[in-house]
Amino acid sequence: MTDHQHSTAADRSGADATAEDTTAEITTASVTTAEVTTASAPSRTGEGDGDTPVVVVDDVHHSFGSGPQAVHALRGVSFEVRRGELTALRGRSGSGKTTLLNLVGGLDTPTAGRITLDGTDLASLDEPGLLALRRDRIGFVFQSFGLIPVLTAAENVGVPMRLRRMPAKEREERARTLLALVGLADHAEQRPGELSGGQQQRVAVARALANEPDLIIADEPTGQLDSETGRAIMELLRAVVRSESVTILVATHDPNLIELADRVVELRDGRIVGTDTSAAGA
Ligand SMILES: Nc1ncnc2c1ncn2[C@@H]1O[C@H](COP(=O)(O)OP(=O)(O)OP(=O)(O)O)[C@@H](O)[C@H]1O
Repeated sequence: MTDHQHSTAADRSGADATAEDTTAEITTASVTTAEVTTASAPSRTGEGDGDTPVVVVDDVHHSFGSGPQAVHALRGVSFEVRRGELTALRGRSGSGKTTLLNLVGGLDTPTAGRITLDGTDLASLDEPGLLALRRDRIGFVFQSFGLIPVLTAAENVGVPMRLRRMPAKEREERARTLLALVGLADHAEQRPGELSGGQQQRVAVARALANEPDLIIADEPTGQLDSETGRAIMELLRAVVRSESVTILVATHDPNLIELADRVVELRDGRIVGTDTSAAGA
């Protein structure tokens, strides 16, 4: 993912920030609070039906720019993300993984085609509706962790719950429960700078789970970690799929991580060239 894309996704999700972005991030979060509390997420039409896919991507095209200079990042992509599964999106750099994740996460709008999340057509939502969807129904995990440096681990996990105006006591209890779930019970009061990369990504996973999302979207979550720590993060994601009944869509081009997925969708030059369900998690 390029830097310009990353900041766009970060600004719009309100979940990702680098050290330099802190002030902007907090400002974004404040603005977002005002905006999103006026909107409610659309109802979950598919919830409870184990056979209904959480995500349906139907003949999606996406281009950047127009005319002869246009970059056709996605060229007719169709696939489903099944409930309770860990789906890996695999492909070389530039194959369109981040573009696709941004569209599924409601961070960008496809040039053509349809994306539904739990039965809701994303095209039917206005900006407040998309904000509410991202706040209430999707958890985001980024390569760069995206924690707010001045907040403790527990406070970082609490951010999505604050945006939902969850009462402080309830929020703090849930943040501690989630930190324990990711193996960081003893690190709740530490700030990101006092944690290793792997621990920071665990905090980010706990934060992504905060609002009991239907879907977690993870873009190269192990990209900044050594292979052993990266593997541990993937195993954590694998574990929360089971224990929290969450669905995960993760982009990676790390072949070592693919084996933990239930389903692998292979993207090449903006097209799906294969879907494999023979991975170990299946
Ligand atoms: N904002 C943008 N403007 C113009 N072109 C873009 C933009 N974002 C992505 N692209 C182009 O779209 C194509 C797909 O990019 P994308 O970032 O989705 O690939 P990726 O598979 O996620 O790559 P990586 O693994 O390096 O993150 C690439 O050709 C890229 O250069």
